[in-house]
Amino acid sequence: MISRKQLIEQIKQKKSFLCVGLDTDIEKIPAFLKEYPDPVFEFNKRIIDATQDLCISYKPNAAFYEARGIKGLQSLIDTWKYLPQDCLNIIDAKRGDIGNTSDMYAKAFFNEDASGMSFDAITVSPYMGQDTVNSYLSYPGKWVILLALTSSAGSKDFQYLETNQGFLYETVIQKANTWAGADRMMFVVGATKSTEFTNIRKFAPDNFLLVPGVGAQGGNLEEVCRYGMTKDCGLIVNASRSIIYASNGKDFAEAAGAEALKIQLQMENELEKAGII
Ligand SMILES: O=C(O)c1cc(=O)[nH]c(=O)n1[C@@H]1O[C@H](COP(=O)(O)O)[C@@H](O)[C@H]1O
Repeated sequence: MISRKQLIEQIKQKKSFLCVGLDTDIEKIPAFLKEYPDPVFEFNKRIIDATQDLCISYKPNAAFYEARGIKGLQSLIDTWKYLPQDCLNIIDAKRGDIGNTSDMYAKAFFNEDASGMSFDAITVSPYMGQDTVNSYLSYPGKWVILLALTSSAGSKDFQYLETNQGFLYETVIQKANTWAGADRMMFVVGATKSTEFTNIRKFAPDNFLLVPGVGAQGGNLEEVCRYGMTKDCGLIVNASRSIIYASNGKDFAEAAGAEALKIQLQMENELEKAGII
């Protein structure tokens, strides 16, 4: 379990607010790993070893594991067990359903006795409302990371619809901030939407934002920091493909470490500029 205070301490200590996304596709990992009993776990293990001093969070994306059935679930459980406990470990599941179903999703990802996994945080869709988010909040100390303004091109389809209280994504943030404090609630905001961060901070001055979309999706880290950083940093920036697939050869873990280091150094510079470290 990682509290807000511990998260901020980690950021200052590691001079990083990087989240490494474990979107591990068995079709994309180096061929030599196929000799191992669980190639996906072996890949993740080496990526974690190479990056753990450079990041403060990991985010396995559930889809990549679920797509492989029972074997994938085992890789996810083994990966969770291997994740450094001082990192904020996020399951990117993007769940959302009525209460009794959400109770089961929460059990699947938060209750180690039931499922073999207990992540610190889960990504959740806000579409079905408060009663569908409460299941996750009922686990003391666990974080909900609610989709607000996503990096996808399709974010314009619903998230920018006008409501009485502004854009739908603004309403989502305002309302969800009445459900839990900034010590339990984060929002997803895509790095591709960097110019929106000033506006988002009006509604979410203290919340940490999970920011995917740098690297493969072309988001700009410097702009994200310029408009979105708070006195506590307030940002967890995710990169998946650009780090984990930096090389497809024997040196893949080394290459991932080098890519993570590049981002960490940029982050260190931003934290210094903001006077946080
Ligand atoms: O919730 C997310 O993590 C997420 C939200 C969003 O708006 N955009 C987005 O790309 N993501 C996730 O962030 C990761 C981005 O991966 P890369 O584009 O490879 O760095 C993927 O796991 C996506 O599912």
